Order: sequence, then C-alpha cells, then structure tokens
Amino acid sequence: MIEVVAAVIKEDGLVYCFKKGQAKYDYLSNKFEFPGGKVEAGEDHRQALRREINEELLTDIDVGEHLLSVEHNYPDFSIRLHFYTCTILRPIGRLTEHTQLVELPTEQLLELDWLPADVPAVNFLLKNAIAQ
Ligand SMILES: Nc1nc2c([nH]c(=O)n2[C@@H]2O[C@H](COP(=O)(O)OP(=O)(O)OP(=O)(O)O)[C@@H](O)[C@H]2O)c(=O)[nH]1
Repeated sequence: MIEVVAAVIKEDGLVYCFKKGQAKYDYLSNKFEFPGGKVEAGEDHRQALRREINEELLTDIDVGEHLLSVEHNYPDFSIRLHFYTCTILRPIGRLTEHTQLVELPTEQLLELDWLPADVPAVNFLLKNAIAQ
C-alpha cells in the first residue's frame, strides 16, 4: 500500500483543483486531483505535504486538520490517500507538475473529472459544505 498525502487548499471560498498531465497509466492521465504525493521514508504526513507543495506549486503552505483518509485499488497499485486542509502562505509560483489550476466553489466540484480515489473526498467536502 502506497501512502499518499493531498492538500485541500481553500482560498476566498474556492477550492483549488489541479489537472494532471500525461501519467504512466492512461486511467490517471488528465484527471483532476489535489496536489501532494507519496510520503517518503522518515517523513510524517505534514512534512511530506509541505515538501510536495514546494516542489509542485513552488510555494509554502500551513497544513491544517486531517479531513479523511481513503484506500483505493487501481488496476496496477493500491494507495492510502490522506487529505488535509491547507492554507497557502504566498501566491503559487508556477505549476511544475500540473497542466491546469481550476478554482471552484465546493458545490461545483463534481463538475470536474476527478481521479477515482478523490471522489470520496469531494463528496466529503460537499457534505460538509451543505452541513454548514
Ligand atoms: N497527489 C495526489 N496523488 C493522487 C491523488 N489521487 C490519487 O489517486 N493519486 C495518486 O497517488 C499517487 C501519488 O503519487 P505521486 O504524486 O508521487 O505520483 P508520481 O509523481 O510518482 O506520479 P506518477 O505515478 O503518475 O508518475 C499517484 O499515482 C496519483 O495518481 C491526489 O488527489 N493527489
């Protein structure tokens, strides 16, 4: 099981959604996801998330509360994906790994084509937004 961390960044009521480019497997390519990546040996989740955001968005974040964790089996590998709310500390420098950034109100998130493992997280955000 691969441990992966992902950042749910919300700014002025909008959620930051990132489109992947071409990936190793077609079923991962060009889908939307939350920025982040694999936890490396010796790192805790928050360290991993800050490192990944430094690399992918060329900026810094504060990692806030843990939202949920989900397990997903892709045809070729399995991940455990941990979502955290994050606050961005300065503007995004540049996208080094994604082809597009879309900022959407929570209610519109399901309009995007998400990685399958992210759909439970999007539903969680929706449910919480409605509950507020
Ligand atoms: N960062 C991130 N990865 C996700 C999400 N949902 C999801 O299924 N994943 C998958 O979890 C793995 C994350 O590892 P990674 O981001 O370090 O992957 P990588 O750079 O090696 O990319 P690659 O495996 O496509 O070459 C990828 O296989 C990615 O497709 C998500 O919301 N954020």
